[in-house]
Amino acid sequence: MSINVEYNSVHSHEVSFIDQNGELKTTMIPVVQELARQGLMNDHFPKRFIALPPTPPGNHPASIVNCPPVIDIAKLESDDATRELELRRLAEAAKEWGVFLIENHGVEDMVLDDVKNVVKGFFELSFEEKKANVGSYKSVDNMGYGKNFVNSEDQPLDWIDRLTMKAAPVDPDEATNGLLIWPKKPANFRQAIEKYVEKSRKVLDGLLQDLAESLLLDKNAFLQHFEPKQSEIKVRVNYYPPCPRPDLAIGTLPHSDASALTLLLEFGATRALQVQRGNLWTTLELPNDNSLVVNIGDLFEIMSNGVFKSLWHQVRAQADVERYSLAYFYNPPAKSEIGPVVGGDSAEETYKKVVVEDYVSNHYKISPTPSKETITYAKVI
Ligand SMILES: O=C(O)CCC(=O)C(=O)O
Ligand SMILES: [Fe+2]
Repeated sequence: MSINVEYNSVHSHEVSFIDQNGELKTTMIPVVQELARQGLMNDHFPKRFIALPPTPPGNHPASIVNCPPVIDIAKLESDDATRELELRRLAEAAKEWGVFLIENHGVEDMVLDDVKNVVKGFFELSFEEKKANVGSYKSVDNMGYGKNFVNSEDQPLDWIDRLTMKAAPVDPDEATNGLLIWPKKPANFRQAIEKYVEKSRKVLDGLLQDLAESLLLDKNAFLQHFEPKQSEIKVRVNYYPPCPRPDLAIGTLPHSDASALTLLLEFGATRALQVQRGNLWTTLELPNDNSLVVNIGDLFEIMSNGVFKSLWHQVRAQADVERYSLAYFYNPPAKSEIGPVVGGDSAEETYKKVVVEDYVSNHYKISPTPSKETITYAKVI
């Protein structure tokens, strides 16, 4: 079998990056959804998408399937001993796993269903329609349609098509600032996602308070850095088409999120998201379609002085099923400076203060990295 035969020319995304010599480079990345649509032959799998070493048949690398801890938001909102117990479970989940599910979160099924429908609707459009219906950011890295993580021409590419938008803060001059990224089709795309963002923001704010209390800090120790009008919410919608070679390609390359907290909704194929625990990948098994996943990002690792570690995670490509996800990244204001929150049982300072937008832009600039390296930018050496 040859894996070196290149694909026929297909639609491409143009992606710019700064290479190791500091030079601005542009590369064309085939649109994965279009490759999948063309029905690529198994033995013509494009070289640039080979991310995994070939494994001999029957010799699959070890991985465990498990459901992460489930945190009951209703219990956290009660005011009796149930809350104390759930707070301890929350602290343990955030420390031991860096990821947990939330139930009884109060975001109605209807709101989630609307989000799923508009995301599916967007990816069902032809490539030309997608391009014609999304705007472009003039200067912001990794925002927009098809802006993948690229820092060199010879790195493996992930088997994904994605669209990233800024949901907050709302810029009153967004039209003149070139921020009109929201697709015009499906017609209710922005409305459905903004509704979801508004509802789930309350849940995340509550969790920021609970996480502080679980460390015996003042309940606003983290939340006070999330000024309501200036805090940033970025929404990334991901589409993973079926992949002819899931043994060679990867849906999303391993990474940690730059965010403080990430809220993730997946639909379509399950058992694709993997998180690193010890030296092994654990495949997350989510009990139902409307579970929401929360994971710790780099900025929260810094704020918690490493008590909570950001999650190293990846998404496996699937052979016959498509998968969608919506990742919602919650950050303090771009221009603000954050650092370890002192007090409670935080260890001595090992992280320094960083300006949020500088941290995030460095994260994007050096990603993808083979191991968790973006956080070293904030480490006291
Ligand atoms: O699709 C997923 O489950 C995860 C996506 C993800 O990790 C990301 O967009 O940062
Ligand atoms: Fe992620």
